[in-house]
Amino acid sequence: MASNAGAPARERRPSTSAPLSDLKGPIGPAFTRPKHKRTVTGFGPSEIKSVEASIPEPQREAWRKYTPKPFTTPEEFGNEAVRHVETTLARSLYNCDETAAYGGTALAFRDRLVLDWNKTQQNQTFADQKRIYYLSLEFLMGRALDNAMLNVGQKETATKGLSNLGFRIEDIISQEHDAALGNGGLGRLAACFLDSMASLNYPAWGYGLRYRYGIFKQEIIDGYQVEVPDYWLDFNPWEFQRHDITVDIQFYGQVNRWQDDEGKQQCSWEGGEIVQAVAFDVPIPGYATSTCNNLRLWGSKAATGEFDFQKFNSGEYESSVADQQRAETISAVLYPNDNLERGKELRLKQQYFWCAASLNDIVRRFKKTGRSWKEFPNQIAIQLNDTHPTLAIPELQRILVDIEGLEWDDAWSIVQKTFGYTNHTVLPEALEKWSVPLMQHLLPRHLQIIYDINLNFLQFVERNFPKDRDLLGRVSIIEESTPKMVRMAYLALIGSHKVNGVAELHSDLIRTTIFKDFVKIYGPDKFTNVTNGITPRRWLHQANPRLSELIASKLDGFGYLKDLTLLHKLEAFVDDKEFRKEFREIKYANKVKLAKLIKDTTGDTVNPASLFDIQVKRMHEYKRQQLNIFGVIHRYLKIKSMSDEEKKKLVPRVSVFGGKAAPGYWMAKTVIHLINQVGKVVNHDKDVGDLLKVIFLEDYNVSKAEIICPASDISEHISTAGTEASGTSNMKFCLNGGLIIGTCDGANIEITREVGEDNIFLFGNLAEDVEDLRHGHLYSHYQLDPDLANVFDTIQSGTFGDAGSFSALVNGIVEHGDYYLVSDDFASYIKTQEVIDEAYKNVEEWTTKMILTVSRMGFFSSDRCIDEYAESIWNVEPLVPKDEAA
Ligand SMILES: Cc1ncc(COP(=O)(O)O)c(C=O)c1O
Repeated sequence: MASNAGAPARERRPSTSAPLSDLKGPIGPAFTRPKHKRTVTGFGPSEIKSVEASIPEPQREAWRKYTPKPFTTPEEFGNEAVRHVETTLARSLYNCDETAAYGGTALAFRDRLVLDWNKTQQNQTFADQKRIYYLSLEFLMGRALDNAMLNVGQKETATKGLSNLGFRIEDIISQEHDAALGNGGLGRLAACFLDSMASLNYPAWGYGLRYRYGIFKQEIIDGYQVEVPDYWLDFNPWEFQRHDITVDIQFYGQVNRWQDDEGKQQCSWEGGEIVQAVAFDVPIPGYATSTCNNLRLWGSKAATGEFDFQKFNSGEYESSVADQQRAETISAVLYPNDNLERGKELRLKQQYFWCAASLNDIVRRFKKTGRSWKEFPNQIAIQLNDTHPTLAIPELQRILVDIEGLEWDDAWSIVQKTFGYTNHTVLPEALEKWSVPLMQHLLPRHLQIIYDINLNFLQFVERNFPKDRDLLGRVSIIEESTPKMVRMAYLALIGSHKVNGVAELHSDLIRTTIFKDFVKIYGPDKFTNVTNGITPRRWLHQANPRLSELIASKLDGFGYLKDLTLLHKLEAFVDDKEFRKEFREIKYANKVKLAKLIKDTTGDTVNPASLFDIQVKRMHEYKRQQLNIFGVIHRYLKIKSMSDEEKKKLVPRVSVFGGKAAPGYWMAKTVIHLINQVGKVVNHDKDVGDLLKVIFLEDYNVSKAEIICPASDISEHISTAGTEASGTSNMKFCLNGGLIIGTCDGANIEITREVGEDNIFLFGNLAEDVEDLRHGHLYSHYQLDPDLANVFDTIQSGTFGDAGSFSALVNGIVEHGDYYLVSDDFASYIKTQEVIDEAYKNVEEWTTKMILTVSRMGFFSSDRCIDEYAESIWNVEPLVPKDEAA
């Protein structure tokens, strides 16, 4: 048996407040329940059953009687909400403002969820079947209350109850802070997946970090982005701190190696620093089911106690809390970078802290079932959302070999069968690498394990491809640079049994570019595609209730929210006059709502009858907001040169932008500044009037997206071909009857296949041509598009303020190779925008396009994704609550 000295896993014993799945004692002496004294020290499935059986019937009956019943009427809901306002929040009628009413409402719903949550966790423990663990460093959850109301089917009840108390439900919902624990698509995908896994009754847990500050709040001051902290935890009724579920996590230190009496190599990781991980649990309710899964977020705390009393007593007040502060820093901030890897030590610490705590938790739960290690992959599927959790691979290997004493090869076989890895990008700057010296310093034992994994892998490659010496260098986990680097994507790939991309084009690209050599080594079957999806509950039913109602009225109810493919039946109503009229009215009403948000936040008035053209997403050069704003300037110049007669024929347009730039991403911030400067000029130009408005909506987040997505006529998904892995907002806009202007990139391609080429506006160069075009820019004479040159002249003339502010943006295209092919795609972009202007004038045709688009979006449900993952990667079955089984 290997020594476990220095093992970071010094867990505390769970007690009553843990969910039942955690209340399973260690494998060991059988649990005997002392008469009349109930001590809850932890149970396995059989122990829970025997304890329950041993409780006398009268006590069981009393328990059942006293168990709170979920509210079902406005009065019962009102009772619960007021009780919480009075007793939990200590407020009363005279000082119950909207914030307090939100608190009471949220707590009433939380109580409801907890009853389902406890039951679900108990059922999953009893069933003892394979579970999914979804490891994601980001969960962009947004608000929880509206989602909880709709998923448990009690929004009407709450609406009436709140109205009796004098509150409007919309006002109450809007009191909630977004849980913005993510940057963009990757984090929101994780949130949609949690919703789908619960709705489809999969036994699944999410594991993440409980950042004290989510992504920063964005303010626009004088046209510039300013970042301010997001204090989202000020009041968060949705989490439960599990004081008793803690894991000690080790960093730094050194590794001792020796041979035991049998000559076997042993290893121990000693010394260093210990930080404590504390569990915070968030209930994840499924839609129209009582399944309520768990999201466990880890917070960090000093392992040594609150602060150093010795120092405090001797007057060193500040350093007495220093340990505490240093430890808490680990879970303090979400790194605000999207598709950029920066290699900071704190980030690596975050990754290990979260992976080690989660793995410890998963292993502990598994050990309580008493199964043999061989069965680990039959009971547990762990999905890595991008490379951020890759350290879970060497961590599991370490636990199995160093602590549990398994042979290396047996352990490695378990590891590979357990993990699946989702790749989210082929952008070189986003592929994670960690320097070997940093890893050596922070995680010395893990580095050794990574080297051993690499050695075994390279020996395997050498045996199979003896003549290809270069191959070894290309596929090695260690990059032979100065300093040497650990390539996390390779480690993730080698340690997983399946690797998937997130849209067909992207999955093809990873097979033919970054992982080409690995396809040769492992064969094609290791690689698969799962095209991303979105939850229709949040992105249609919650965000666009009127459209959801209208669809339900045509499809015999809301069943389509659980089987989105039923939407195809809407096509039968495409010629139904009443339906078409109502569809248009709903779109218009959603635009009115967005116009109000614009007015409230920017002060600008926009006409809802205009064509709403929207681009909201993280600000990044590859997403090409610069192409959009250059197009807007081109439009502005055209309007300025038009006669009054020509102007009358033009469709008025509102160009809406939104999105955050990473604080250190200067070029993305320059684009935000340019958009605001253009808006300042255009929106006040009398020659233009309503024909063009340019809006930058600050602080784009999930709750704003819920207002924005239903209000678009056109949304822009215009990344340079081959750069956007999937995109998911494209699906959200289409599901709400917005059409797309887009490149042949990411999921746009599959959206086109589903909705038909007539219902999407594609433009631009194809991914296969990008490399040649880039090469051409560098080595042959570079010809700028003439319309774009005109736009640049206008910028450089100072029309939009100091031209110097934008010179790097312009020069990046004119002089430095135009890496993102803005000029190459400009003409076709402008032409396509003109096609859109014409198409929009034909109201009837446009209506047909909208309806057909919605009715053909069935494929893009995240439920479909989860079923695909479950079948082709996880091999997990749903666990339907007994009373819901068909
Ligand atoms: C707040 C937020 N940010 C980013 C995204 C991802 O957008 P995209 O797929 O356009 O990159 C979404 C998707 O809905 C979102 O809600």
